[in-house]
Amino acid sequence: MASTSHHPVMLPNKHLDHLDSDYLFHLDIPLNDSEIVSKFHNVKFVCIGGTANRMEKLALHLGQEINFQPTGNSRFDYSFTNERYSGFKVGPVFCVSHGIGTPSLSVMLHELFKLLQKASCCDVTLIRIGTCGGIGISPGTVVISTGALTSGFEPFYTTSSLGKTLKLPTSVDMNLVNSLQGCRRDEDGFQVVLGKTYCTEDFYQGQGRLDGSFCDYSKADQDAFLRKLYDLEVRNIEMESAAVLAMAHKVGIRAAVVCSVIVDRLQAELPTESRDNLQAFQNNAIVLVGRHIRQRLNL
Ligand SMILES: O=P(O)(O)O[C@H]1O[C@H](CO)[C@@H](O)[C@H]1O
Ligand SMILES: O=c1cc[nH]c(=O)[nH]1
Repeated sequence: MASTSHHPVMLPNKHLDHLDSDYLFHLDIPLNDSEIVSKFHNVKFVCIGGTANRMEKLALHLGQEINFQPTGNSRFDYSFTNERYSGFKVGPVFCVSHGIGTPSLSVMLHELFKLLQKASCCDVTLIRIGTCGGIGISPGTVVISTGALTSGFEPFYTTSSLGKTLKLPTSVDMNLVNSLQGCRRDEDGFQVVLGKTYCTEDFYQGQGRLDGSFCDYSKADQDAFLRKLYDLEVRNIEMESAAVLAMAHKVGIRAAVVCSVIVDRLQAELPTESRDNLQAFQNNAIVLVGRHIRQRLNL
């Protein structure tokens, strides 16, 4: 690693010290199995995204980028797939799926953070690599989040604790953001844009679409909403950024959200490009993050 800092994962939960054994119910990993847990000790990057299939491909791609040499017949040095989530580890990179939305994501992140602490991981970076709708940004562009707003246009991830609303700030590490932005090369066929991300709990009304199963507003309301987002310096919309940035900040892990635009919401409701083009757009974010990881690993 380029940095010599030594920043162990230390979770702010004193109750974890008093558990006899612990089982990551949704990841299906027993934390008292030291053989499994020790496999994660070298993790430096956790890359997350919506689907299992995408995370498997991502791990294979990043494995090639960092010259990962698998042992035996497996392509990964650890992997799991269950009804909820999937994970694929290639050396210091662990790729995990999170499903759609912050409730699904937050369950996965709690368990992932516990795994990282149990494995005594140090200097971990978490990066969500996803897809998003752009606000005045053309498909294929990569947006790196400089913050995340949620409903009410506030920079908080809102969840609950003991029946009370809990608002966690969505803090961003600008050094990481700038370093990721710096990984774009002049020959790349895509642009990289920094901007705030609007994080919603719903794909349809939440993102101001007119084509959900119900809709209580007009086209003019939709236009005003999207314009308001643009004026607030929001450049993309997706569904997990706020929880990624807030939860990682809460436990002291550096995090970023890097998403490829698949539709410009000022032009269309849904993506209109071919599947091949959409796949190519998704790869733009992956290329950028792959370069960042290589650079940080001094490869
Ligand atoms: O890029 P992925 O992880 O699929 O996520 C985006 O796509 C889903 C909606 O189609 C939401 O989860 C949104 O955040
Ligand atoms: O418009 C979009 C595209 C991808 N993901 C979203 O959440 N919204």
